[in-house]
Amino acid sequence: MQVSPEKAGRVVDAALGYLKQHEAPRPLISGTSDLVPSLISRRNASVQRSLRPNFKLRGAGFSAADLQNVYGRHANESPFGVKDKTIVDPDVRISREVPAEQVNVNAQSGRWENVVDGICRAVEEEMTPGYRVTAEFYKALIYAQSDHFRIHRDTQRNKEMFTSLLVFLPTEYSGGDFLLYDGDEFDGERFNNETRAALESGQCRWVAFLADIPHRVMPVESGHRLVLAYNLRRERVAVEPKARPSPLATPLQDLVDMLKEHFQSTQEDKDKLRARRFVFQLEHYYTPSTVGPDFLKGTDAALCYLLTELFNVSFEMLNEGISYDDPASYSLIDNEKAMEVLRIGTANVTDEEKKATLKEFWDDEFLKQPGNT
Ligand SMILES: O=C(O)CCC(=O)C(=O)O
Ligand SMILES: [Fe+2]
Repeated sequence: MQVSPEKAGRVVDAALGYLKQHEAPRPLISGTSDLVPSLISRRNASVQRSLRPNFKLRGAGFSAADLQNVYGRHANESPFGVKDKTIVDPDVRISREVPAEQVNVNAQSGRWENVVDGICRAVEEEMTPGYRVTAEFYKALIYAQSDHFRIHRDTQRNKEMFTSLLVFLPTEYSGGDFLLYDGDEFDGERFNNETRAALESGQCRWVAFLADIPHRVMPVESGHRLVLAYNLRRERVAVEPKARPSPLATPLQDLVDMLKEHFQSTQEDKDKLRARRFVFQLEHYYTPSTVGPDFLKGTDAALCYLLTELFNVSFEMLNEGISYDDPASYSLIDNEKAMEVLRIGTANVTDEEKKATLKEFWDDEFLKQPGNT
């Protein structure tokens, strides 16, 4: 007998919930650092401006006058990325920044690189086992009163980049909460309370999160908010991931049994596509150059690892047809076309070009974007 869509939905949800909670690499981690760096900005080899923490002040604060000076005279307006372009739009983002090439980050009483390396090791262990992670300093950001950054996802500039690391430095400010929209994993109130407590006691606070998780910075109400932004890259080092505990946990065994039942019952199906496939929609975003098993993130990675042992897993783009009453229907987009569709999603293309590529997938009543599968 064929597996009903209701049962399939229930079993898949339970298995994904289990993987997320028990097996999937974490989508974000955070922590604190006692070491506080100085920022020394250089242009043409001469020191231009420095932001040094004053350890005599409570909370190792950076001086408000220095921050204002760098903000007003030495930092550029922050642009943001739209597809492959960057633009400045105060409605979306207001902050100032100093690019990595113009600033050295050093700590007086220790090596700042060691702090960043330690974070990379924690990211390896908790967010992407089997990979080597390295950090690339990207920019220093300064927010003054009413500066903010609306909800966005970070642009993945190359295929190794997968996580963003932000380090909040101990300056005095109010407002400016950082929020991540990742379902239940991120508790915004708790995170921002912990951040305030860390900064007030003179520590840095850091957060590393998968770059495609939507996030925002609420308007700063007073003072200056100082942030170091890094891109984290990863490179696969281990082919064999950790051995899976056996027997399988019930929700995972249920998924395996349900899939076997599906493939058995559809073997004789005249509709070949239906007979050979069971579709899982990926949870995360992937760029044209990051489609495949080596680039999976979070629950997507854990699910692929589970299924690969027992089934033939492939990555294909499908066009999803949704109607109110029936289960969704899918049609395969061939590989060449799929690359084009992915490109349209990440490159800066005109509406006409987009329409020309996507038109064949739109049905008459609803205009839909094909999703990754
Ligand atoms: O300032 C922050 O906390 C976030 C900055 C950010 O999201 C970005 O630069 O993409
Ligand atoms: Fe961001």
